[in-house]
Amino acid sequence: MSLLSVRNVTMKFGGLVAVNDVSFDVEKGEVFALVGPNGAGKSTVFNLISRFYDPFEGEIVFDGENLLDHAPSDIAQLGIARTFQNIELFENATVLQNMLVGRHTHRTSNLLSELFFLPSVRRAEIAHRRAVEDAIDFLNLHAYRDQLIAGLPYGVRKVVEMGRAMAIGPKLLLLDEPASGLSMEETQDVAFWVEDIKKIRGITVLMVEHDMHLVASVSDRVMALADGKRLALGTPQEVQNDPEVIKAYIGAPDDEQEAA
Ligand SMILES: Nc1ncnc2c1ncn2[C@@H]1O[C@H](COP(=O)(O)OP(=O)(O)OP(=O)(O)O)[C@@H](O)[C@H]1O
Repeated sequence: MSLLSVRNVTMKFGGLVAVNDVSFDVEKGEVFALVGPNGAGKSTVFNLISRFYDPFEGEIVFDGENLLDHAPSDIAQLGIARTFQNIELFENATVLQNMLVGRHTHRTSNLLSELFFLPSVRRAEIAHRRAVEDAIDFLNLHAYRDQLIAGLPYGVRKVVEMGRAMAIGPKLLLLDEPASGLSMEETQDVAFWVEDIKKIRGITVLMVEHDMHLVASVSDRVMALADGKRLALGTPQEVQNDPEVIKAYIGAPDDEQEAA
């Protein structure tokens, strides 16, 4: 059984069909990339999986659960964590505090037990700390642990966001443009992290990314979208060489355009 199964999903904003009858499966342990020109529908697919939107039609099954039966607040508990295209961290909190906030999506205690700091609450706090320290270790963020986000370079913030998502302990990590705004060197680092996340942690990764070098170097499979429709799905090489994909990126050859 696939870890994630997106079946015939359609999303409309008024008259605009942002995602048009799209289906794909993500297998356990793979890195799966969504690519396509601006406005292709990639972020909308992410937002559907994160339950920010209800699809107009279709089904999304994650780890045997019908995601559409769940509220957005259940997503982390089910095992899905995500990063955002425009980093969403608390500027005036430290790296550690930001990562702990991410962990608290796992909070199961009630206000009363927290007020009295009962043993169950204490145990949960220890587990949160451990998971966060583990993510800090894994992503080599020690040097920034107690620094405020506001003072950190953009590239480090991107890694912190990844760490916050990882600390949740997800089965599926959704990375929204992990290389956007990064230098070539920083993008190379992202490639290493993504590979380690997959190989060492065994976390399945679904990412939206424009940088085709990064996509080709880390992805097992790629799906290309254009105008909300699925154009191609296969290995990075298969998708890059697909005539429909080439056409969507660089436009139809002159003669076809003239004939159209
Ligand atoms: N909340 C919204 N309300 C109205 N239209 C939207 C909304 N979100 C997306 N769209 C439209 O849906 C289409 C797909 O947008 P989407 O952001 O999913 O594309 P994308 O492939 O992620 O693009 P980019 O690479 O530029 O981020 C676009 O035409 C966009 O303008």
